[in-house]
Amino acid sequence: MLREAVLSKLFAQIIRKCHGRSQKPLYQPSPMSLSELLSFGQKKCEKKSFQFLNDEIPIRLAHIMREFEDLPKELLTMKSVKLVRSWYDLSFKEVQSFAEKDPDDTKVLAEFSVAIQNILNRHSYVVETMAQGVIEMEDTYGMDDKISERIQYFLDRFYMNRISIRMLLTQHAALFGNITNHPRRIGHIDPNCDVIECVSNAFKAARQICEHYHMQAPELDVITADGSKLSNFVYVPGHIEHILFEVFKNAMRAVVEYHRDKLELPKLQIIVAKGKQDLTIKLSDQGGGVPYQDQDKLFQYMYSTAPRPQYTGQESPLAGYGYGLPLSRLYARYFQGDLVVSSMEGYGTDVYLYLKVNSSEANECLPIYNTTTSRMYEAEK
Ligand SMILES: CS(=O)(=O)N1CCC(Oc2ccc(-c3c(C(=O)NC[C@H]4CC[C@H](C(=O)O)CC4)noc3-c3cc(Cl)c(O)cc3O)cc2)CC1
Repeated sequence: MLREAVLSKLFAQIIRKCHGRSQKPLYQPSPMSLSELLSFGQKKCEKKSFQFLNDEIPIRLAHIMREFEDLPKELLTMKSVKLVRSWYDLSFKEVQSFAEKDPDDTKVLAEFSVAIQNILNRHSYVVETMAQGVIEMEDTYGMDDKISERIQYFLDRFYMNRISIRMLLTQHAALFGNITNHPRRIGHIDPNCDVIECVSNAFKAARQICEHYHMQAPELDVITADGSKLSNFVYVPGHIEHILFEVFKNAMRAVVEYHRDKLELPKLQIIVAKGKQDLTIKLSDQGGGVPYQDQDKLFQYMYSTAPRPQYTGQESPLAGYGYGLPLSRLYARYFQGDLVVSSMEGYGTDVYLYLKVNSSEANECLPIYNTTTSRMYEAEK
């Protein structure tokens, strides 16, 4: 009952309007820095992790569940969106069932780990199912710029919320579950993340797809800027590889298509530079580039659904029809970094991945639902 009370009180706090003054909600998510997540994991206290997640996960779920309610009604009535909301409702209730349980009881901790794995599994296909819901809405009601903007705003916040919840849950599962981890890593965090290894892993994965479908793929040159000491960099290798895999796919697709009738493809180039604040990975290609006026489209969820591929079986699997670039930018922004595309039509494209060098500055970027948020959905109703 407590969690129900928390949720209704949270909603009341969140949406309370006091004579135009917005009351700071009592239950705000608590962003963690990479440094805090690392030291929390190094202490390896399952009880403390259970207690933190028991408080934090319902709050992060509640904030995004409340934001769902502001979505265009047309979208909310779609079967796939209703299915995603039912997953969130169920997962919220599952976590709240541990609210009053004893953190000193090892049986409770074991049950909690099972519940976490169930939640992670249940939400495995949220991205694809939401994409299906957007397509269902477009097919039923059509699409206009206003709805498209509101969906873009929501999905950026929805997927950032999902990234943050999965980060906390997979950390707990990796630290306290029976998963054998990479020897050096604390959960999914590497205190000495090898960026060049991440580049190599992502490049090989993208090249394999490219060669399988196009029978060829561009090679890669990797340069480390003078004076860049890449050691002791704390990060989540999986996030870097996810981002680089997407941008390598886009670069390879552009190069192969732009030079389709040539025997030799121009190489891709990676430059890695580490300064006092940023570790930057720049990927450059000679794939012909994107017109300036089209560059924003690359980050639009609707772009990857609007010009929907006529699946003739001819479509290159390098085509990022899975929200690759917008999601990659969210992963980069999650720990205060960014992903920037700079293209020269007629020549090629540079992509900059900015990552925070100082793990205590790499704070989670969390969407918080408040009256400002709700006004974003009311605008131009
Ligand atoms: C939302 S998503 O993540 O799912 N996803 C985003 C990605 C998109 O696929 C791609 C891939 C490559 C390119 C591309 C071209 C190119 O193709 N130019 C020629 C057309 C430029 C547009 C033009 C038009 O927009 O109509 C019609 C010609 N040139 O340079 C790049 C390029 C892009 C990125 Cl982002 C990069 O990192 C590196 C690159 O070299 C465009 C689109 C699927 C959807």
